[in-house]
Amino acid sequence: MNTLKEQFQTDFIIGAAVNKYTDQSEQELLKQHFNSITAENEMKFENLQPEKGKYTFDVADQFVAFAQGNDMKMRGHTLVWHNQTPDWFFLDDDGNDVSREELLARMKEHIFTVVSRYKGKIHAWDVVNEAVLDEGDDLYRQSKWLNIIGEDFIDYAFHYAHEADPDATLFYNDYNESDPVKRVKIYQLVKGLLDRGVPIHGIGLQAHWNLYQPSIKDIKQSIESYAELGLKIHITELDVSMFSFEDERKDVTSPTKEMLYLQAERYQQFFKVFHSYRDVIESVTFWGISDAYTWLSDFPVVGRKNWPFLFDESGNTKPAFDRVISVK
Ligand SMILES: Oc1ccccc1CN[C@@H]1C=C[C@@H](O)[C@H](O)[C@H]1O
Repeated sequence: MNTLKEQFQTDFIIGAAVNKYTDQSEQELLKQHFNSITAENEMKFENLQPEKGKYTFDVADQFVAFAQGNDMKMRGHTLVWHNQTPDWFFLDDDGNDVSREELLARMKEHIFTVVSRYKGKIHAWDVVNEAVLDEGDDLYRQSKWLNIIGEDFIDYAFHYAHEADPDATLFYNDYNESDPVKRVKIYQLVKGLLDRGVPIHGIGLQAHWNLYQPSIKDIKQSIESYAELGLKIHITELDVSMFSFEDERKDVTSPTKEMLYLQAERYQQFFKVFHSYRDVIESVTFWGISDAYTWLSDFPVVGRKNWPFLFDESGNTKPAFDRVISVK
């Protein structure tokens, strides 16, 4: 049987997110099927600099060493985001918002400290995550970054990351990336960055999809739209939830045969699309390894188990794996 990385070795890198729950058996799957990893949480701001000036790199270093020791690439996730960033970062000693200048200085110091540490070991960074507003006319999501620095916080983040590691490929990363309205906003944001000479090299499509949404048509149109900008495309956080986003049912305690069939159909369609756009898609990363652990078992419904991957809770292949492994 082919492995995932063998099946797609001439198409794109195949990655998976790892975290502190990734156990020995999942590490075996990782080595067998994947040639890239991303730290799901351990390289986020709150885990790297929980207190001002106090960096905690030990877990992130272990993941980097694992990638290095197993001939895997690594994606860095993520340098500037409105979530999982400690409150202290935006406040002065009196508990008031810091100035634009101070926040830019703190952003620069964090990015330089982190990116230069992993220079040559992390080939791609999600420099800014989820800055675009989903609904409404505004382009930017409200955040402390936006409110204190202004819209150019994104420009600065990319310039700092590029100065810290000129060889790293730098991405803007977002979810709902295939939604027709949000697609236009992401395109506008990235085009503006390019027009201002900002060193951005790629767009990350998180691809948190499900059995019903988004449509293949919308996925294709988004890939084509972003590709028009001449940038690399990474699928950065792929998972296929068994539930639509609005479905808050909690009565399903194991995947039904119909769910597994529909998921296999959807994964096969997705990888046929990825294969057909292999000239612009450089990397496809799942936001986990097997159904043993997924963030979706707590989002959007806390405590509601989900089964979004190609491998089941015991690490065995699912019908979706059998479909994906034969896509070419
Ligand atoms: O699908 C979404 C819907 C609403 C908000 C955020 C997201 C996705 N947001 C992602 C998910 C999990 C985190 O571990 C990632 O860092 C984040 O990029």
